Amino acid sequence: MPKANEQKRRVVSALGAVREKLGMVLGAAQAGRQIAEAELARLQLEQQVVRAGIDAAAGDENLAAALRHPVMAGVRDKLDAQRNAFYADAATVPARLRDLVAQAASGPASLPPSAWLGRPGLEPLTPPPLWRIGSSTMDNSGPFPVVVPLLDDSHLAITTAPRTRQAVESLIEGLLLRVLSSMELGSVRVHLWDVAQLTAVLPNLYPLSRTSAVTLYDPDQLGVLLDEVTGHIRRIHAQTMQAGHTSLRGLRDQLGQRIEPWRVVVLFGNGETWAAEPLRELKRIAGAALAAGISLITVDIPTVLAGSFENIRMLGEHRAATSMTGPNLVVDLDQPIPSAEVSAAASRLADALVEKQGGPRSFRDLLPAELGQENSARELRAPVGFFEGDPVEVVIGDASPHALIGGPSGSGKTNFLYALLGSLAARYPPDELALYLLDFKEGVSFAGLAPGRRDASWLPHARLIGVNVNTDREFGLALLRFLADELRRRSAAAKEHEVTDLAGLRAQDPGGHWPRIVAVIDEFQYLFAGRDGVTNTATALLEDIARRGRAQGIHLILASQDIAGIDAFWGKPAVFEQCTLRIAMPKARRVLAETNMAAVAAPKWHAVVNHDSGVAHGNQLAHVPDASSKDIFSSLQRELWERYAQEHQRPRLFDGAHSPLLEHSGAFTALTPGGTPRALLGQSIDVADTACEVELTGAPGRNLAVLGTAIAEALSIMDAAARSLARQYPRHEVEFLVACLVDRCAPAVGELADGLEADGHRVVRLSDVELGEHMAKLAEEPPEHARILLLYGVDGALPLLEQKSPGQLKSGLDHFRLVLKQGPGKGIHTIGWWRSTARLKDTLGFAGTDDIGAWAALDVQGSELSQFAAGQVVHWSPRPGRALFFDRSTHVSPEVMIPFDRPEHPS
Ligand SMILES: Nc1ncnc2c1ncn2[C@@H]1O[C@H](COP(=O)(O)OP(=O)(O)OP(=O)(O)O)[C@@H](O)[C@H]1O
Repeated sequence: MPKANEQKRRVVSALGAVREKLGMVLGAAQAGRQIAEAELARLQLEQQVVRAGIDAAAGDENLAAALRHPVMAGVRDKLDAQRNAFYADAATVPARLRDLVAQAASGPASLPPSAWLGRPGLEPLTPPPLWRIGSSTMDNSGPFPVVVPLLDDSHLAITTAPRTRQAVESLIEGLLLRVLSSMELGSVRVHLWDVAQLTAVLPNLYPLSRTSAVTLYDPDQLGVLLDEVTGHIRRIHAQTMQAGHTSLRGLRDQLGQRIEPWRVVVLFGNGETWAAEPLRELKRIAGAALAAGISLITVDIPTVLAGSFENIRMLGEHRAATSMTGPNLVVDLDQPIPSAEVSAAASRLADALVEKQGGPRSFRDLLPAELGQENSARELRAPVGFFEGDPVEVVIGDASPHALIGGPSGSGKTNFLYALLGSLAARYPPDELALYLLDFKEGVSFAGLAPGRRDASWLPHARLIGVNVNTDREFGLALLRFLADELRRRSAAAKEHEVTDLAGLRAQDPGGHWPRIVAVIDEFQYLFAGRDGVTNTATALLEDIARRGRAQGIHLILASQDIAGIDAFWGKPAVFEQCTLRIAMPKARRVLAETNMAAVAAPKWHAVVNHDSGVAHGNQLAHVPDASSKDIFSSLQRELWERYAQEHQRPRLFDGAHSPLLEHSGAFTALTPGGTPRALLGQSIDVADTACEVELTGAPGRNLAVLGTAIAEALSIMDAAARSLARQYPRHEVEFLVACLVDRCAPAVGELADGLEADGHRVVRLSDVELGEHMAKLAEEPPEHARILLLYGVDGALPLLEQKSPGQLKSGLDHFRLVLKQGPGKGIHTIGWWRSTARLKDTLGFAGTDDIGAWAALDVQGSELSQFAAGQVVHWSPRPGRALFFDRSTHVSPEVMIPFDRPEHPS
């Protein structure tokens, strides 16, 4: 069986080879394992040695023996090498820290107090990021400074240990003094509250509490403090977000200007957790405060708060652990500055601050270095006063489109308006800002802004100035109508350019003229002074403008004596609510929110400026400089006038106390012969300078009746009609038939007739007896030329006119009626004055009311006028110097008119 043997041998050999291979593999695995086990043992030993410390390990018998074992050779050397490298590096840390701190926390932020104590800081914009509190040591490479971040960057939470309260106070005092001596005077405000201290928190800083730099709060004023801080955060947040920033620091960096101070709020607790409500508010504050430049320093408030916090845990009177240095290093706190020195330094800082803030600032301080540099596309922004030396601004824009100003008589409202208008006009050129100014008070508050007899200059931004409009509520209405029309015009333009607001419109239509419009209405409550159509229309228009004006750059500033003004808003909450900017003069009531008492406490010549609908957190107290005494505003006005008057029209002045002269009326001077004659009757109460006029066409009814017994006004209207018509006819082409049935008026009428004659017109003077006969001629004869009948007190002729001469079928009155009916078609127009509506009715007979197409009523009650106004209800309370004018061919309803001033000429 040689073959079988051979096979077996081969199998055995193969198995042998497999065994050999297996043995080799197993051997290698064994060796590898031994190596790994040795390495593990070395590492474990390393770990033990590191845990124990290299030097301590040398003294530990077991460890020392293990290290001597030949297998462990190298462990000791490796650890020694590592330790040396680490210490070589660590030795440079203190030096590096010292350099870093010297750079980042330069000056009073880190230098010893002797270098700066009592000296006010100078840095206006960029606070040091770190502030020194003490030092620490790692080894014998020397101590290094320990610093904490604060303003803009971090809050601080301090935890005391037994008997360390004094040390904590010193720590905070030192820190605050470093801040106050680094940052520009007045740029940091400190608020101090202590749960248990009634008298003084950080008493050494007390001297500063007479300035704005330090404010103290009683234990029970925690709510007040938290509300105040919340208010600052809200206001600053709104301001920064609007400018497209997330933090005050961002906005400040962009503007290169500080708009709000930094605030440090120090809260001393007692280790107990706060009640739920204040705690919630504190948590909210902690989360949002840093972005508003507000830092908290809490002491023994055990709750973990949001926001970036650094911790200082007191270990003893001079020692602490901090989150900056970690748990293993002990910080030696800087030597406290002796109380007397802190107190003296606080006094010196307070003195310097008071001196810097100086006495009251002047109107000039409100003005910019260079006039007219601002652009109003986004908003209007101007300082109106100062608080502790810092300017307080008013912003009129998206968030605060309209303003309500209130204060009792004499509290400085008018002065405030002057300060505001001056500050705005100095910043924005007239192409950026147009002013419409209306004062319902008796007096001349805005009159100085229009050209006057003594001063020819005017405020180039003013488009309209209305003074003494207290009885002319219609003028207020005219302004509101004008603004509503402008609103529509702007909306349409915005739509056309596919934009939604003024900024968009101006961007899309750079060539257009789209200034922001500010309409000031002083004593605006007069608009609502009656239960009548004016009030209803004014309310509707105001609501419309208040709601939609924001987007189109049309802003209202409504001023009033507080209560009266607010009461006027009853039933019109829309306007009130849109006035998010509230200005309360001292003692003003109800302008601010109900619980906001700031105005009660406001000193004289101050105003509480509030952009948050009067809620307390929006309060900004401002001293308003004198802007209204002689020469103050007018010197700015002159500068602006010299600069801009060339390219801008003078404002229209409407003075309710002075009726204009016919000769000064643009409508009168523009009249020339030719065209359809128009009789001017008086001045229209409108934003534009226009006259009330009646066109004397050939259509039926083109006659005018003046109604009432008020002689001066009646004479004025008749006079203006005659003289304006006379200007439109060439010589000899018109005949004036003049009859005066009122003896007292004879001189005036005679004078008019003489004047017409002197101008080359035909004049026929008729007595009452001749009137009837003449009417018959006019009624029956064909026309030769245009005729104007000027009949004064025509009702006085009625008895005579009614008489029929024997044998005649028609009376003078019948002929007169015919003249009224058919005259206009033949160029004969009657301008007659009836002293009562009943007499007019008698004159016209049953069917004749249509023959009087236009009338001007004086002391006649509205109810009597309906019959001549197509039966509509006529609201009219007669008042001196005014007439109600209605022309059926042009009016929907009657309008109030001012008869021209007709100076009495002594005859
Ligand atoms: N900030 C101020 N500094 C100095 N004087 C001021 C100041 N504000 C107002 N005055 C003066 O006080 C007086 C009254 O001020 P103002 O006319 O502004 O008050 P008002 O509230 O408008 O009163 P009224 O409603 O009766 O017109 C004026 O003589 C004015 O010059």
